[in-house]
Amino acid sequence: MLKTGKEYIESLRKLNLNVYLFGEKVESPVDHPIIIPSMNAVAVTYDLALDPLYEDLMTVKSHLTGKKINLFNHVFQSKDDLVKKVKRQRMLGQKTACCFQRCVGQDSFNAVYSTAYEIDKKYGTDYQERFNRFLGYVQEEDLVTDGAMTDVKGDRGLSPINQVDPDLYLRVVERRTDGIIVNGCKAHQTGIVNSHEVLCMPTIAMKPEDKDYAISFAVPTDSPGITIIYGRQSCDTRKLEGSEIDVGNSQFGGHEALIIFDHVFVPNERIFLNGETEFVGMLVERFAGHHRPSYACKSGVGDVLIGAAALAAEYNGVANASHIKDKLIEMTHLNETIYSSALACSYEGAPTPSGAYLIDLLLANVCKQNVTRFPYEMCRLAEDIAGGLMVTQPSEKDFRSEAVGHYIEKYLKGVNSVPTEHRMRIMRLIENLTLGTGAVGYRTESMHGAGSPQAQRIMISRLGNFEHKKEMAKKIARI
Ligand SMILES: Cc1cc2nc3c(=O)[nH]c(=O)nc-3n(C[C@H](O)[C@H](O)[C@H](O)COP(=O)(O)OP(=O)(O)OC[C@H]3O[C@@H](n4cnc5c(N)ncnc54)[C@H](O)[C@@H]3O)c2cc1C
Repeated sequence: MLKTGKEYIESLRKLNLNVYLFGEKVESPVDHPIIIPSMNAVAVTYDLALDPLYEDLMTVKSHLTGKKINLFNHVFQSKDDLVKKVKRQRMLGQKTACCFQRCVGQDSFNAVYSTAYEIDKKYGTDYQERFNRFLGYVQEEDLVTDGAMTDVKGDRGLSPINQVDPDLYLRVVERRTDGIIVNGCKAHQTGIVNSHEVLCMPTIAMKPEDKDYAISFAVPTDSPGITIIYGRQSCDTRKLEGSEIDVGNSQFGGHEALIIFDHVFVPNERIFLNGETEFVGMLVERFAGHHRPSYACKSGVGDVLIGAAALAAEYNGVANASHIKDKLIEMTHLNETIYSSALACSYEGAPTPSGAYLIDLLLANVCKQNVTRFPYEMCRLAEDIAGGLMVTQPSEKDFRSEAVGHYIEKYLKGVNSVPTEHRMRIMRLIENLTLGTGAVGYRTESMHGAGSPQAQRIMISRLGNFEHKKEMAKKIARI
């Protein structure tokens, strides 16, 4: 059953999450002003699934049950599904101008589903059947699942078993007949406080001796032993000040957090990989492959940034200057290049042995490599166009004050036909996306989310097929 955004929020209220923020336990995360905008962004993914205008982009028929489900909870069955995901990502980026937090879960579903099939084929295990039961439940209840891959990793130069503290990669600490007990911590977890379930996966390829670290499972986010420590974002406490203008994007935002597993019990039916180290590389590669074009969302956010920069130019009275027009063209070129590569890897997708579709890995890595660069250049151009006011303008409280508000109204006016307040709002939106809470999603997530730039370069080097290209050159040169 598809839920409304309101029903989704009510379902979160029923969770018994153990969340900490500013050193204190958050008794009701759904009512916390710093958390609310991120929850609103997820709620949009529910409401639009029920909106006739968007249902085609937001919903699909489950291949497990034949019922209509949210596309976020789907395992891709065709190239069309992959393409639809990219279009959905852009549309949601445009509507929220932030990270709406659900694609990591979807990309995890797809990686675990197709890998479980291949482990079962080799070892006669029943991981895919277990996973299908879990996914069927998520689809039926219309739940949000956090995709948890990134371990805290300690010393990056050491493998999991060689770390001084063995818990720096999530691991099995006890094996029981009915399940396992796990310890560890996943970092940077997008939307974890807005999620009902967490689906864990290993973060790097593993050797046979790393058996206890080769584990994938799903548990409810309020399972005993789980602690969530909410991540700070640049300018986050502005949300506590009660100002709409100063936060830049008052309705929506993203969040990330640390999730700590302290002797968490995982029942057998929720385990989807358990010690089969040779399949970890496949799982990680497929997750990263699916997740990299998910950054098509940044082209949606980029649309909002381009719009804001164009408005800033208009409000400043420079919209007709040729260098401004050229900068907006450049921003559009960069933005559409991100979108094109996300679409391209989806159109070039192919079925895995499980029947689920996987994007073209080379093009997906090219897409994410673009994402690690282009939003930065787009921010630079937007800041150029906006002018210095985006970082120096007084607060909304000053603007509303009797003593000095009239000075701000008078002196921060740009073109006469545009109210000063509109100009101030656009400046704050640009600040939000380039330096404020929005920059977490638009900039640093673009850099590191789905793997840092070098991870894509390694894949591009593996998949670039240089030998084949040399052969082509030799043929033309008649060597
Ligand atoms: C906003 C945001 C949201 C995210 N959301 C999620 C999420 O929902 N789920 C999830 O699982 N993850 C998430 N991530 C995590 C993301 O996948 C990681 O940030 C990324 O994989 C990089 O890991 P790291 O942050 O630990 O950086 P590091 O691994 O510390 O990387 C820092 C630098 O060191 C280099 N480096 C690292 N190890 C080595 C090595 N062995 N040899 C040489 N160079 C090395 C890297 O290339 C990089 O340049 C998110 C990240 C961000 C920033």
